[in-house]
Amino acid sequence: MELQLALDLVNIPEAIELVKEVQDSIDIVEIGTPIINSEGHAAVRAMKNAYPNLTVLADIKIMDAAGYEVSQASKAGADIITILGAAEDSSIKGAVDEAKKLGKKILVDLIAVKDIEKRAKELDSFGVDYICVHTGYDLQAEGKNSFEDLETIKAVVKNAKTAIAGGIKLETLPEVIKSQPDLIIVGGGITSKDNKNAVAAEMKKLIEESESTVA
Ligand SMILES: O=C(CO)[C@H](O)[C@H](O)COP(=O)(O)O
Repeated sequence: MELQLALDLVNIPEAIELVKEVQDSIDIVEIGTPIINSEGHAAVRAMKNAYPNLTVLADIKIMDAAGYEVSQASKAGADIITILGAAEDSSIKGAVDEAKKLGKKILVDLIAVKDIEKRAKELDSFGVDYICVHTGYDLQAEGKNSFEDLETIKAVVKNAKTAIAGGIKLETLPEVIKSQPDLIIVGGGITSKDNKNAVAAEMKKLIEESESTVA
């Protein structure tokens, strides 16, 4: 199980500073959609330049022109690039083909997909690397989460890695860990805390402990 830190509500210098604090506790750093929307791929480039050994995910939530979008994010230094599960099958396949050519990975975000089980099966057959259940900020505000959806995709996804995002906190992490996703994505659960490194380190510890129990 890997831990991904999502950076959403910061600018480029703040993002780089924040990662300095928590880099030993995380496996992947995500340049979130809000940063990319306001600062563009410069944010991805700056993060990769600052931490060349860290896996960088560009959360660009592709919906169209997928091959081209993947090539641009890859050029900026992204190792993993996101596409929406609601995109056309041809877009998903285009993203996968381009990523394979460039040695990158594709994470599909199931945000707003209604039939999670059916779409996850289809996506799995297209050769994507990660399939992620995600409760976005707007549904988090209504008290929703993706814990049940994670169980649903775990039951049908056979090839891709499974991931979960959306409002995960230190207090709710044990429930997520129970379902054993391959990737756990946490934003505000770390970035909103005063001692970010202590929270990230505790999360990493809980993940590692659960793995030694399973093994
Ligand atoms: O993709 C996102 C929003 O669309 C966020 O990066 C993701 O939801 C993780 O952040 P948080 O833990 O704060 O919900």
